[in-house]
Amino acid sequence: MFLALVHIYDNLRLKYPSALTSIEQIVNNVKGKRIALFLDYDGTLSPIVDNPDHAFMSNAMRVAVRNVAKCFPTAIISGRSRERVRKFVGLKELYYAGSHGMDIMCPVQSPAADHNTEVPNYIFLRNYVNPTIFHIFRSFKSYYFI
Ligand SMILES: O=P(O)(O)OC[C@H]1O[C@H](O[C@H]2O[C@H](CO)[C@@H](O)[C@H](O)[C@H]2O)[C@H](O)[C@@H](O)[C@@H]1O
Repeated sequence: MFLALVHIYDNLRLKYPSALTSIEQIVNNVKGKRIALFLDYDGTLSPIVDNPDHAFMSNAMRVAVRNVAKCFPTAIISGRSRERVRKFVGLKELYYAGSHGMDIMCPVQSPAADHNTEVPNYIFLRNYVNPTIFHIFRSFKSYYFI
């Protein structure tokens, strides 16, 4: 079992090499393109710990995220509630998507010069997905959820 997992991991690393060893290739690929950064929270910005309420990110990580957000629009996407993950990260200049992207919030003030103030996904969620989910739940009124 362990060897099989190691094999799967090695294959994944071949298919998706570390960004740190591919910087030159990344720089070439993004020439002439706008960059946006999407980051996960648990296990990416914070370590995985037993108690989810104790999954704090370090200050060094917070400074790194703040600095990168000065250059590119930066978003945190999490399975957690948006408010919860925003509290953990504590940076006003980011986009936050909680509940696996169902709840999106724009930064109060965008620090990167070329930030696009309009978030089409947000508008899509507000105008289409939310009413659709509401409609689906209404039609399930007589069902029990377990
Ligand atoms: O999308 P993410 O930001 O990665 O959130 C996914 C889940 O993260 C949290 O659970 C995970 O991290 C916990 C703290 O380190 C750990 O105890 C747990 O085993 C992990 O699954 C969070 O508690 C969940 O609500 C998120 O869905």
